[in-house]
Amino acid sequence: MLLHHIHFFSISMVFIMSIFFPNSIILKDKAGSPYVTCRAQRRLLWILCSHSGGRQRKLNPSRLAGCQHVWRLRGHRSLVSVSCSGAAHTGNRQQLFPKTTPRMDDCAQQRPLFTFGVIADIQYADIDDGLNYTRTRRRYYRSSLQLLRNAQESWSESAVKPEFILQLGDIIDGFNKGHDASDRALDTVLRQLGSSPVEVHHVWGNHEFYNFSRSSLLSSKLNSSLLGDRSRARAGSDIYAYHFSPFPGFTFVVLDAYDVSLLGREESSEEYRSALSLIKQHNNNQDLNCPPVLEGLQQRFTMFNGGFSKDQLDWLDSVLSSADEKQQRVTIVSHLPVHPCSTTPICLAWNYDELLAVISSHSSVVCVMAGHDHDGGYYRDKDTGVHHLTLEGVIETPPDDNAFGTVSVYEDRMVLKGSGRIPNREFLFSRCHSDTDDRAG
Ligand SMILES: Nc1ccn([C@@H]2O[C@H](COP(=O)(O)OP(=O)(O)OC[C@H](O)CO)[C@@H](O)[C@H]2O)c(=O)n1
Repeated sequence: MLLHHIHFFSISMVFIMSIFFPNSIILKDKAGSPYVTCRAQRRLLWILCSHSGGRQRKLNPSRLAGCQHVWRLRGHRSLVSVSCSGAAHTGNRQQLFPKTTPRMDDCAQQRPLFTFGVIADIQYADIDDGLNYTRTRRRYYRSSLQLLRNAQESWSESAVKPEFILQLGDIIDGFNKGHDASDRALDTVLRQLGSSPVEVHHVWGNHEFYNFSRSSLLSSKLNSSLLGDRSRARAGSDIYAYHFSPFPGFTFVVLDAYDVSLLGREESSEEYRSALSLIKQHNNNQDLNCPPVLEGLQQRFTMFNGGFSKDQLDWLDSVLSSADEKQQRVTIVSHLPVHPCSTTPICLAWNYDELLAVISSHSSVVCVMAGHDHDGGYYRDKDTGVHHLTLEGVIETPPDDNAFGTVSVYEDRMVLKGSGRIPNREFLFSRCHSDTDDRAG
């Protein structure tokens, strides 16, 4: 009750302020969500949220019946929700917020066709907490294992048990290598994952290559294309890309975002040489982990990123052509995000534009899921209707919080039930969509 009053008050303040600051009240963030621009407004809303116990965890949208619009305040973990209709400014453009529709509630009544779990950037290491490279975020190496346990407990208790788990890459941290603990750390996490009977599909991230060579990964338990007795078409002999169908009419494609990369390629190989030549066209720094520029999409040309080879893109094209013909719904999974509006540019795949071009030439793709950007992100492509989700990373999630999701799949949508700092989202499958769908996503 108190929360509702505080929401009402905070929302009223936003609208009152919109009268005084008509051109600056709300802009879209990288995830396409509106955020408050004026410092005074941010401050006020931050205070309101903080005083209402406004951590995202406590204001989880699923607990706020009827809330359709959830606003993330940039730089804060707080959320402000809007459960009424009204007008707000997005830059110079006025947008009318539609009336709330209880679609997620509708879905809660239906039984999904199937469900699956998602988790990203566990980056487990048996070492004390540390900081990210730029020293702006804390990393909880040891407790990431407990957060994985929390996810598994939740998945095992859910009414409809997940058909499979998507592990979106960076399962253990690169620090393990320096401690000669790569195998031990991987065993620890895989043992934990193996404690529940559900199949896990592993994506490979940069930290996989800090710990292991490409050839050893291909013959390891992290090669989930070898799992089960279903046939899983692979992209090529040393490209880790495959597809599987957990339910009739639905296909999942796991992509290899480090197929073109300095990581995981032998320095003597042709693949290494061509990746080096590509990155050097964009990055003049001695240290290629250091982005070439401070702003803009060119920042993606760092050594901790990579891209998709022509072979892999051609393979994807043929998988998607077949899915189009069968009118299937395809979800693509990659460690690196591929839409600039779903992530900070420093985490984008090198040739994200080429992948987007392939996606846009097929009607079957409904969603792309990625990790790598630990802050997460979301954007629905205006042209294709494809949902681009970047999942918040476990490694930068405090031990008393959570970062995993459970996705329920229906005929016409997927519903992500986020836990902890992962917001709930709804991914409608319609190709043509209105602003309503975009914002509700
Ligand atoms: N400016 C930088 C950034 C990173 N490095 C080195 O690159 C390696 C990977 O960094 P890390 O932050 O561990 O990579 P994650 O995959 O966990 O996260 C990606 C971030 O979200 C991108 O911002 C590591 O060896 C760093 O030391 C660097 O040298 N210079």
